[in-house]
Amino acid sequence: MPLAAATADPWSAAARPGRTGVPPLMAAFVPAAALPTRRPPPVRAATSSAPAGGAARRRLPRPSRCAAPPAVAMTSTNPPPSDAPATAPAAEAAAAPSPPGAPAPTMVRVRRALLSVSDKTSLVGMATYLSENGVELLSTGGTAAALRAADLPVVDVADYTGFPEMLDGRVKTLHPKVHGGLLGIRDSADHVDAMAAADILPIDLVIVNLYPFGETVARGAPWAECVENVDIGGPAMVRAAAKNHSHVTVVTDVSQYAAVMNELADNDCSTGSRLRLRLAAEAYGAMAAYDAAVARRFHQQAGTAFPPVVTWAGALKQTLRYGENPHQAAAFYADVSGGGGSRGVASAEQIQGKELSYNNISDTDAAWALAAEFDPATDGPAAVVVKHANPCGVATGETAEAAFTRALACDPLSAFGGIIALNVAVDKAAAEAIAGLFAEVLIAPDVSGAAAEVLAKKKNLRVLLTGGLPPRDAAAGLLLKSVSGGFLLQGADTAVASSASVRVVTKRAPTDAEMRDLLFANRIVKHVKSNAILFARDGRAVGTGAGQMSRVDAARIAAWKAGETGREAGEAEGARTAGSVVASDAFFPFADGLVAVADAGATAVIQPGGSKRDAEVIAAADERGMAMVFCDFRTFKH
Ligand SMILES: NC(=O)c1ncn([C@@H]2O[C@H](COP(=O)(O)O)[C@@H](O)[C@H]2O)c1NC=O
Repeated sequence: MPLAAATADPWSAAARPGRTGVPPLMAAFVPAAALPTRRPPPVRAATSSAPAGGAARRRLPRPSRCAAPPAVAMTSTNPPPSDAPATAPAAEAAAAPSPPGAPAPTMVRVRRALLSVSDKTSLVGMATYLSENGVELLSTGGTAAALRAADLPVVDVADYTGFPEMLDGRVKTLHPKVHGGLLGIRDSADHVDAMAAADILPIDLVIVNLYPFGETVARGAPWAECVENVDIGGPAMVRAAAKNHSHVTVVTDVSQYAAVMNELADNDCSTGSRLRLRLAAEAYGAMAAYDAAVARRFHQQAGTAFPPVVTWAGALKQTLRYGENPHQAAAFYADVSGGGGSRGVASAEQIQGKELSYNNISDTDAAWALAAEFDPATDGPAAVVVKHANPCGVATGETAEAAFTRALACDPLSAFGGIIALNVAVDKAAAEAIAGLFAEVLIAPDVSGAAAEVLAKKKNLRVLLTGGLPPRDAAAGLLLKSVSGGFLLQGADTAVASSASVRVVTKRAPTDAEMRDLLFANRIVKHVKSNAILFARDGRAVGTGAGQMSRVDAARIAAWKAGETGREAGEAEGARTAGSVVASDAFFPFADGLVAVADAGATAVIQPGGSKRDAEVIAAADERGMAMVFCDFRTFKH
């Protein structure tokens, strides 16, 4: 079906402003003062079925009488990529009340829409709604085919421009008749003249989502396929429409469909300036996120670790009640630029419990990172309890329940109100053990059905499921930390010691059992805030000194804490640390720290080495018959 010819179109020479007055359809382009100035009502949930079919150019009903728009799934897969949460930013925004004293929105009538989408979720529902309310549909190849299959009248962009889609789809919409229709200023006589002279029709609504670049990269597609999935025409249209938001509405995500349909339904097929501006802002954000993902992959291909300009993009996952403290505002974003990795806190599914808080998320991340250190295939089940970002319980065990029970026994006092992480699925026995502790969050790859029933009784316990462990590869992403006026980037700390990699520096070498515990302790201590000293024994942490300004204090606190906890558990004095091993996150600058752990009963130590006084420290260990190994890497955590 050809688009209405320019002479028959409201945008004909006869209808140009400043020439013949304002024709009926030009009402869409006159200032708000000339239009009914009702505020856009809040967005309603889209619940009912599609409006009954009817004449193609039937007007949108008035809000008081109109049927609600059809239900539209509020999810999208493109963009953001698969790990990112689906959000409904525009819907939320439109639902927000206008600030007091805000001017009434300027309304723009939608008569022609261009639809070009890779993610065709809810496309037919949205297009049907537009078509049934008299909006002309203009569309690209695959999108037009989908609309035609649904018996919707649609004009191919190629027919409108007179140019076929070419170069394997690299050129479809990159044409002045498209971009002129998006960028022309409707109340500029010069623009109107130029458009009419070139047979350019105004496009009032653009619905575009982009080639799934993030998903293509995430599934490890070859480089050439990644490049082919860089969308060019889509972003060009989105940017043009967003720039011209005074006249054009731009939709870049399926989650925005409901808000736009509600707006149209409530405003006689017009959109208000407030929604258009918000959608334009979201469009630029979406394009920036897309470009960030493209730049990241291109830099990876070019081998650039730290590019001259780095871009990072996040998709709002949830606003939080407050930040680290109640007087700090906060929100939680998922990384959608390809740097966030997978199977982490941001992509986990919360299956029960209250809303996560800022500190919950931060502590859960710490707990999950430590639990994920342990590979179920080689280490067996492992459980972690975290408080204030430091582990207060870590253990492996034959079963998930055993690992948790042993982890809890490390420091039951501190574990109260903690965050629990497991590296294996939670079964019923583990769930029953966990249910005995007051905890804020449980994070695990999965839960069994029976475990879910047990946990459901703990209504306040937030349960997060990650669907598995993060991949164990070196490309674990970058860590970002903000500083005043900037941010620091570094690679994730993936260093792991093995019995083959460590160097025995004392006269006595560790026994096999000591070596196992040394390597276990070394993997934990890198998750403890510096200065960190950790006692461990039999696959369990038994005493931790965290976040101290001097290493000797960390050693003394770790020993004291182990003693206190043992005493409270009714154990013999010093039983926990007798025969234990110790990991230090950095070298001992003096022998005093080593002497402190030896006095507590530790028999073996793992540390990076590298102190000017290594010789003194080694001598102190030898004097006490201790075994000490150097792992040659430091694991500070600040
Ligand atoms: N090259 C172009 O002119 C162009 N114009 C629109 N696209 C994209 O093509 C996709 C839709 O294609 P189709 O309608 O054929 O399924 C959309 O994701 C849209 O962003 C283009 N493709 C890539 O750049």
